Amino acid sequence: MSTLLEMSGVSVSFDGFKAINNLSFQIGEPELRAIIGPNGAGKTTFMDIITGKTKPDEGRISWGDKNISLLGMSESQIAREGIGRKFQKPTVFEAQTVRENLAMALKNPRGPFDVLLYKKTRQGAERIEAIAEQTGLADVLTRVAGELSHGQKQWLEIGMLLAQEPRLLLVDEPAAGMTPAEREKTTEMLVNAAKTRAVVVVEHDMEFIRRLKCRVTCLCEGSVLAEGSIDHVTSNPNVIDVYLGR
Ligand SMILES: Nc1ncnc2c1ncn2[C@@H]1O[C@H](COP(=O)(O)OP(=O)(O)OP(=O)(O)O)[C@@H](O)[C@H]1O
Repeated sequence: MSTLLEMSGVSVSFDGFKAINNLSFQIGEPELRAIIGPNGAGKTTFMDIITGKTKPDEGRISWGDKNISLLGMSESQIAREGIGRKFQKPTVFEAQTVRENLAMALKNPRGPFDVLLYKKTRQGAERIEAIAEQTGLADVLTRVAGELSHGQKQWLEIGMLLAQEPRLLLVDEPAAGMTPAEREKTTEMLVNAAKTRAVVVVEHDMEFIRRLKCRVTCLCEGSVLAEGSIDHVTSNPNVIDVYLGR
């Protein structure tokens, strides 16, 4: 596993308040990583920094095999580098079918003029089928997205992100509002997605985190409080104090 993204000494302040404080973080490729931490720990800001939405005041972020810096890049350049983000609320095209949603998201292999053609090719159709299979949507490809359950919409959005073949996928609270069965399927989906790429999951549901069977990073006051296996992190007295409770 080689390092895909490395953040070092990153800080960001909002009106004098340090939301991220000298944060260092590394993720490999492939790797699945869970991020936990109390409200206000800096989890959202951490993702905003990676995607270029928030620019840090200090620190470095290097990316990929050539260790290029993400700091001078715009949000769209960072997305083109292969960093995808799933927000908590699904944002699928409700009036389009599942197939159409996935087709729109398919990575354009050449230039903007080839994209329409590509979608109609057999290769494109096969990719859509494969992603639908991977995200448990194979039986609902012809359904209008607006009719899907909350869980299915979340999976469709994960599928749309996978269609863009990200090297790093950031996922914010995927289990929120899901039924236990949907949560289990989501776990499986993220574990599979992380076999070929880096996936960062921010989640409060500790049962969900435990099932991911991955390295866990606990953030607190904008820094890493503890990192390691779920058992290592959840037995750390500081993590118990600030997050898990006694
Ligand atoms: N744009 C902003 N302006 C001012 N303060 C901000 C801004 N964004 C975040 N903060 C503050 O920075 C801190 C970290 O916030 P952040 O949303 O990253 O935490 P979080 O770990 O994602 O919390 P939660 O679990 O509640 O989503 C909080 O105290 C928050 O109020």
